[in-house]
Amino acid sequence: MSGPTASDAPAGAALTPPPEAEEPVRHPDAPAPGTLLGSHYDQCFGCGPRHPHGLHLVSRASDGVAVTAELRLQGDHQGAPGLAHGGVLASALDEVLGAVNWMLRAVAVTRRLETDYLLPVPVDAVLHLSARCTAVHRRKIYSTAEARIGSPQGPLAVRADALYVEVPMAHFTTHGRAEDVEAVLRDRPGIAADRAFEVNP
Ligand SMILES: CCCCCCCCCC(=O)SCCNC(=O)CCNC(=O)[C@H](O)C(C)(C)COP(=O)(O)OP(=O)(O)OC[C@H]1O[C@@H](n2cnc3c(N)ncnc32)[C@H](O)[C@@H]1OP(=O)(O)O
Repeated sequence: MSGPTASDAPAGAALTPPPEAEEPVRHPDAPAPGTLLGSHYDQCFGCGPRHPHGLHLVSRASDGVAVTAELRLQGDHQGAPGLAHGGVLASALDEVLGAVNWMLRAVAVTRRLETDYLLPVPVDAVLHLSARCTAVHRRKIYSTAEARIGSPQGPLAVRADALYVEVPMAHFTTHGRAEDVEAVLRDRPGIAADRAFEVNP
């Protein structure tokens, strides 16, 4: 798999949509605002209900090309004593940013994720996450997200900007560990191999 070199995609530019990028358009079949989105994979660290140590995030469709979710932080999420680990917070934001792609009905993976940590987050906090798509250019999906402490209007603790790239289902079946790919195909008999990972809201 070849991709752009560092000189092709300077750090700041990668998250700035080109002038010819378009406004995102909510897919006509996107789940109605308020609908809870199902997990795309039950072992996903971000949203999988069967992941023993995962974040168990449940994203909810918003108006437009956007979602929200809540993350109840726990002791297992510590970095510094009593404070959430930055990687855990980035994972949560990556999950809701990824869920936004389903409002476009696009299957896409994270190409770049940039996080700004503005406030320390205690591990007994509930983080209110929101993410929305800002632009689309061919296979590239540009999005932004926030995490606020305690309520959707609470103090802004973390924000993120991201670039996702749309991929074919073969991305997962080709690159995924064979035993996990086979397990998904076994668990969903009758679903064609290239559909077996589809998000199922
Ligand atoms: C079923 C649903 C599943 C949903 C899962 C969501 C899980 C949560 C989100 C994740 O955690 S995903 C996991 C973490 N991410 C990855 O593992 C992705 C690893 N990276 C890759 O596999 C490849 O780099 C990638 C597929 C993203 C791109 O490879 P390609 O070979 O397809 O890229 P290509 O070189 O064709 O570039 C595609 C487009 O992106 C552009 N591009 C790529 N990197 C860029 C960059 N850094 N800046 C700007 N543009 C960039 C590139 O110029 C091009 O634009 P155009 O289509 O307009 O020509």
